[in-house]
Amino acid sequence: MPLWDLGRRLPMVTVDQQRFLSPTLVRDERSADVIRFDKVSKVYKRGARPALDGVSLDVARGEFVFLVGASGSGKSTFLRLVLREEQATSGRVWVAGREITSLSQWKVPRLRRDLGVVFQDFRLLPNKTVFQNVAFAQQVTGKRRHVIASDVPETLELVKLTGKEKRLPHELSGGEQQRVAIARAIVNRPSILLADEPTGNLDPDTSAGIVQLLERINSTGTTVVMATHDEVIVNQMRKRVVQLLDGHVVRDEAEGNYADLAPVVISEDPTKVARSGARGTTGSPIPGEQAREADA
Ligand SMILES: Nc1ncnc2c1ncn2[C@@H]1O[C@H](COP(=O)(O)OP(=O)(O)OP(=O)(O)O)[C@@H](O)[C@H]1O
Repeated sequence: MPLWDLGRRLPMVTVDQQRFLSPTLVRDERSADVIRFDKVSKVYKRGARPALDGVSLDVARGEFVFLVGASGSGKSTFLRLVLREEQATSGRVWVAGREITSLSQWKVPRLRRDLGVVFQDFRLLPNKTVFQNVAFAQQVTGKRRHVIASDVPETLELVKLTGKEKRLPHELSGGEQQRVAIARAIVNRPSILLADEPTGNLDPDTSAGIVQLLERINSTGTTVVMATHDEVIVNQMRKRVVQLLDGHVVRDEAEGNYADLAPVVISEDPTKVARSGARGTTGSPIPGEQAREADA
């Protein structure tokens, strides 16, 4: 089956059919949210301000979510907790149908097979060709040679790099290098793609192309969570926007802007923060004096 015809939204299955599906597929079918944070806090150093402070957030299968907020607001920490590069200090985290808060270390590689990651600085292997960089992601998960021979060209075609398979990273433009990184992130067909400032090193036109590619990947059913400072892109895309401020979720809008102009409504209940047009899926407490826009 072609890679991008696969579709990740499984049809509803009967109990009888479930017996013939792998436990992974059955588990995923039952879970609408692919990422769930329940009152999650992360303190890196004892006594330091929490990088995340009581964050509750659900991301549904197939969503495209922008994480925005000033530098140091906790965006990368959120992504690192999803990847289990860091562990929550308190609260619970579910990813791709599993609770990962207390997941044994030896199960983390299996979790990461459901996750693709893209970074601002591309992180390609400098001495490997485009093909080898993408193939490497399959080799480490034990994919057979014939699978790699078919999946890598198909993925390179999707990211529009056909014909550049033999180039080394330094022979590519920044945008092309990021396309290789994206190909590497998706070649194993993860259900979730995390992108931490993927356009941070790129010019506006190239950035727009990268985000269009992420949108295309999202349209095949892959959930995309992208941390960004790119105001133009967020305002153009009109996707869900979650804004962090000092480790708190202060805004969660279905078709949001980069900078929210709506006034903050602080309810009598200190556990609730709302803005006009907010999705209302979060109830992270923030102190009243912190109810300001970091990036306004
Ligand atoms: N490994 C670490 N050890 C100690 N403190 C850390 C560590 N990583 C992040 N922090 C702190 O946690 C807070 C949140 O950082 P984080 O990197 O998540 O923010 P961010 O929103 O991604 O910022 P940026 O937009 O600059 O990437 C900051 O105060 C930061 O200094």
